[in-house]
Amino acid sequence: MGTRDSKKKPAAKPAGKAAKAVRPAEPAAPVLSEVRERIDGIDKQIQSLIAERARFAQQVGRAKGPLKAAVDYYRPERESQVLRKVLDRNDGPLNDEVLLRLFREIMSACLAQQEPLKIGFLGPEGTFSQQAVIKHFGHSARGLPLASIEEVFQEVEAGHADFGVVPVENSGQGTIQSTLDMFLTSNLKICGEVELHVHQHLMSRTGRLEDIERVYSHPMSLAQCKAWLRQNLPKAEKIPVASNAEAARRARTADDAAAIAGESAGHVYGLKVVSGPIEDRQDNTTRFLVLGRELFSPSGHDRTSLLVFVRDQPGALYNVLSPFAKYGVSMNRIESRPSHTGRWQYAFFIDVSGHVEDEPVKKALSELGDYAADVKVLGSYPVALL
Ligand SMILES: O=C(O)C(=O)C[C@]1(C(=O)O)C=C[C@@H](O)C=C1
Repeated sequence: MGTRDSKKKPAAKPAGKAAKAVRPAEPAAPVLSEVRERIDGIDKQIQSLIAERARFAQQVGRAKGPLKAAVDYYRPERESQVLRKVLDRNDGPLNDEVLLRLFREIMSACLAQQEPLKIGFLGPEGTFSQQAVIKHFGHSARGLPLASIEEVFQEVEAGHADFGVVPVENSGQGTIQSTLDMFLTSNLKICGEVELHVHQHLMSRTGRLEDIERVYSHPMSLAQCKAWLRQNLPKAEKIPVASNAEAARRARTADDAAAIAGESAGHVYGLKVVSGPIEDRQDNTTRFLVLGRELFSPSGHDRTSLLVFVRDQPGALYNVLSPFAKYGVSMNRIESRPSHTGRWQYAFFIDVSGHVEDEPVKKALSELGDYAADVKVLGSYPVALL
């Protein structure tokens, strides 16, 4: 018995030479029930392969020896290698971002078989930091919303969280100095980075632009939407708050208030979208760092973050930079900050390509030690994939 969709006849084949002039016939429409049968078969295979993978991941866990907690099983360098292979193999039709998300979730679930990872982030629920946590660790990790970036550092240091995720720079607004400055005193290590496309939405209880007299948001988000706000809400009061999710929480309390935040914060606090995305730059991206308590092995595509305290002498910066040039290590970023060790003393935050265990980086660092007052390796970690 055919269904409505299964009755379609295959198109007639063109015959002989005369057929060359004829436009090629459309391929016959597939028979729905047959295609669904194929999909059922494939789903069955995928399911048993995922189960098989999960069993092998358990074996990997056993091969690592009797470890105490999930954090001991986590291997960011291996995860990055697995995901790179997924991207290299991708011939479509699904795009890289989608495939990455799917495989990330599979790995996240495999790891959570031991015990879910606990990840501290700048809360409350619905912040971009939470989105970064999910992008990097998947939904099987347990997020711990915390009140401030300082608290994220503290909770990881104290071992209450396995890892922390903190924003460090935005493509349009630059560095988040308060995050960088935490490394001046903290001994935590950077063990990953996440890049997140940030889409801002104006949201309110009524969903009507004409009702809005106050707009709450994180100062960085207000800055990212400055031109839009000038054009569309020139008279509204702009009120900076600690996070976008906090803005959404406040906007929930009055009809004349609105928040600029990610859509997920709007969902958490039951707001309607007035307009979005409203960021002034379409490529608005925030980079987050993953904080942990130890360094991990090289993945093959790594970045190293350094904190270099310089001596106050002529050519100090030149001396700091030259070992990297000498050993062909490319520098991705350099930023100077007051070092908090004395008045007018500076420290340089430097990102270079490669891992501290890679020979060129190792050589450059040993030479740098001769010129710098102190060098702190903040971390070597896989470069963000997408
Ligand atoms: O290969 C490992 O070390 C594993 O534990 C397996 C696996 C995976 O699912 O592929 C899971 C968790 C780790 O963070 C890395 C990879």
